[in-house]
This record gives sequence, C-alpha cells and structure tokens, in this order.
Amino acid sequence: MKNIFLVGMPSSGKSTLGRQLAKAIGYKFVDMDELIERHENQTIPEIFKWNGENHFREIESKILKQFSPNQKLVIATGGGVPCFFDNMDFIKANGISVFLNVQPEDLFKRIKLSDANNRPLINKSSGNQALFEDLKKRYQTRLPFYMRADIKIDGNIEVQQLLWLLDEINEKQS
Ligand SMILES: Nc1ncnc2c1ncn2[C@@H]1O[C@H](COP(=O)(O)OP(=O)(O)O)[C@@H](O)[C@H]1O
Ligand SMILES: O=C(O)C1=C[C@@H](OP(=O)(O)O)[C@@H](O)[C@H](O)C1
Ligand SMILES: [Mg+2]
Repeated sequence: MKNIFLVGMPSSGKSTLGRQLAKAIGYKFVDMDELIERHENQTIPEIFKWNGENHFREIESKILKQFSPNQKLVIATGGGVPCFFDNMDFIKANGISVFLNVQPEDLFKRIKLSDANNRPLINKSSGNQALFEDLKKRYQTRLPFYMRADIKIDGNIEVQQLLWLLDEINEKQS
C-alpha cells in the first residue's frame, strides 16, 4: 500500500488523526514539520523569524521530495505544503492524499482552545475578528489545492469513521 499524505489547514487534525491512522493500519507516522525542525535544528517559528518563509518553503519542498511511494508511512504535511511549487503534483504521484476539510469556524474554535502558539502564520494575539477573517481568506485561497486530494473528508470525524476512511483508501488502491 502506498504512503498516505494528510493535507489541510493548520489545526485540521493532520498530526492528531495521522498518528491514530498510522497505528490502526500498522504504518509509521511522520510529521513533516518535525522533520523540518530536525533538519534545520530550529523550531518552525525560529526558521520563519531568522530565515524567512521562502527558505522554509524551499526546505519543506526538499523534505517532501525525499519520500518514495511504498514506505508504509502516514505523513502529516504542513498546512502550506500543497500550495507551493509542484508539491501537490508530487504528492499525487507518490501516494494517496487525504484532505481533512474543517471549516474556518471550527478551525477558529480549535485554535482558540489550544495553548499552542507555534504557527508563525497564525497570529493568536491579533484579535478574534482579525484571526477569523484571516482563516477564512486563507481557507478560500488554499481550497483549490486541497481539493486536488484523492479523498476529501470532513475533518470532524469520529474514531469509528476512521474505518470508513480505511475502506476508501483500500478501494483506491485495488
Ligand atoms: N477531530 C478533531 N476534533 C476536534 N479537535 C481536534 C480534532 N483533531 C485535532 N483537534 C485539535 O486541533 C488542534 C490541532 O490539531 P493538529 O492535529 O495539530 O492539527 P494540524 O496538524 O492539522 O495542524 C489540537 O489542539 C487538537 O487537539
Ligand atoms: O499553513 C501553513 O502554511 C503552515 C502550517 C504549519 O503546519 P500545521 O498545518 O501542522 O499547523 C507549519 O508547517 C507552518 O507553520 C506553516
Ligand atoms: Mg501538524
């Protein structure tokens, strides 16, 4: 079975669901953001601050292209991965892609609930209205890229729906 790439907005659950999915199907889980941090020996906010977004995007694309199709991996991509360079072409050619579709209203709630403040593109201190507007705009801009995924699912899925997702993946591959 091919590698599985999870794509979607920040806070759509790629890392959370990716771990569960990998465990359920006996795959290894990898988080691209963690690979990038290890490669650069810096946190994501530090990379953005000291080297800029362009550098981050280049490293991100380089890390992506090191995957080969049949490594038995579930890969949580960063939210921007499908939207830069030919990354989405690579993903489609080298694995099964799953878009976790979570609406801006729900993303907003998740981001507000979480203590984490490690996403340089999401300014939690900018005020609720500005944060929500930014999420809506980013979601609309990115949607066409995410929609190229092989499978699109509502990101608010329950654990039992994971089984449906697995069936769907198997069908795509048979
Ligand atoms: N299905 C879900 N329903 C509600 N909250 C979720 C769900 N999946 C993840 N979360 C919460 O959303 C936040 C971001 O999840 P995460 O997996 O880090 O997203 P991503 O990797 O897509 O940025 C976390 O606080 C997590 O607990
Ligand atoms: O949406 C984006 O452009 C980004 C999302 C982040 O990953 P998550 O989607 O896991 O938050 C991380 O790669 C970086 O902060 C940029
Ligand atoms: Mg993540």
